[in-house]
Amino acid sequence: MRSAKLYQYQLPMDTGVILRDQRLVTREGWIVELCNGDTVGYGEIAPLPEFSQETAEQAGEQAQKMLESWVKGEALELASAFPSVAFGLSMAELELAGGLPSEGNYQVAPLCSGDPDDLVEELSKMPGDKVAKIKVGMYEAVRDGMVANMFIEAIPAIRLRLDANRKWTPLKAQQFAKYVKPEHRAGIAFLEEPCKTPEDSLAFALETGINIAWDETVRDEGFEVKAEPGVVAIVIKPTLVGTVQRCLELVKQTHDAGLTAVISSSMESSLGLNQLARFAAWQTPAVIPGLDTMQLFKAQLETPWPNSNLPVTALSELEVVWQN
Ligand SMILES: O=C(O)CCC(=O)c1ccccc1C(=O)O
Ligand SMILES: [Mg+2]
Repeated sequence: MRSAKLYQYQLPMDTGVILRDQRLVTREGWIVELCNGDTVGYGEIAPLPEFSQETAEQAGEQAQKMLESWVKGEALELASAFPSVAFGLSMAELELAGGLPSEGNYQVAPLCSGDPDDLVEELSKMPGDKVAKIKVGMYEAVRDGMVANMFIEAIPAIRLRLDANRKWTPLKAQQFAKYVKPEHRAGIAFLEEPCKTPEDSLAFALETGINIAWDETVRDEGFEVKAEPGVVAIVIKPTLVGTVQRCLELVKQTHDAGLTAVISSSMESSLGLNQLARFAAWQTPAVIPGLDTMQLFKAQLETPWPNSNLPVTALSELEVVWQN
């Protein structure tokens, strides 16, 4: 016997969370609950403003229609669904089928959003691999170069992940590279999407010896994973990619090409983030996922994130907008 519920959530964000050009004050999304007899599976559907094409409202309407068919015993038509809807529903089906292992990888690559000195201190206390992520491309490229250099000099074992989100022209990218001493460039595990076009990013990697990773490019029309000089990693943001099956396929293609797959957050609530940590432990066990986004919220949802002190809203406190 199938039944399902659709919950709506709104969670307050920390002040100063900026997505591209927009301040994100409240994170909005949906939680689907699929039941079959005594078993239950959850999924989160949360289009990310400025990144997803669909709005939360459109995603919610589509999810409800699909749930209506699902409870009648029909299969979910995930191929034609919005990526966020396809991800949330396929994750709920996977959990319902017992296919998502319970153990998660809760190690994170700390995101440096404030004072670099705070991060240096945090990293010096971090056991194991010292991986950190810094957003670049927001201020002067020269400053970004100096910050990267400073981190590598302060913590020689560091594996820095930098993310320029396609902000730089080739000239700006060169200005950045100039400030990272050649002997320090290996301390950069990868730099995500340095330039506005993939071609310019590839040329940058070849000219500078700085390894790059694809993130936005993974969602470009016609993208295929392939080994290319200078490319070492593929960032997978399931909420933006689509079905769990497509994510599994991307992970496999990435590994077959000899590259690193990094499961990363699209600012899901703690419920969705926990599922991503479980997906990462299962599919990319040797890699620290890019999930350090709980700190951007002011509240959690249902499943607490390890070591977070933020208050937790239970699912039972949310409005059920549809059930059957
Ligand atoms: O990848 C990570 O480590 C954290 C997630 C992250 O950076 C991110 C989260 C939401 C939207 C865009 C981005 C981004 O990669 O710029
Ligand atoms: Mg990125």
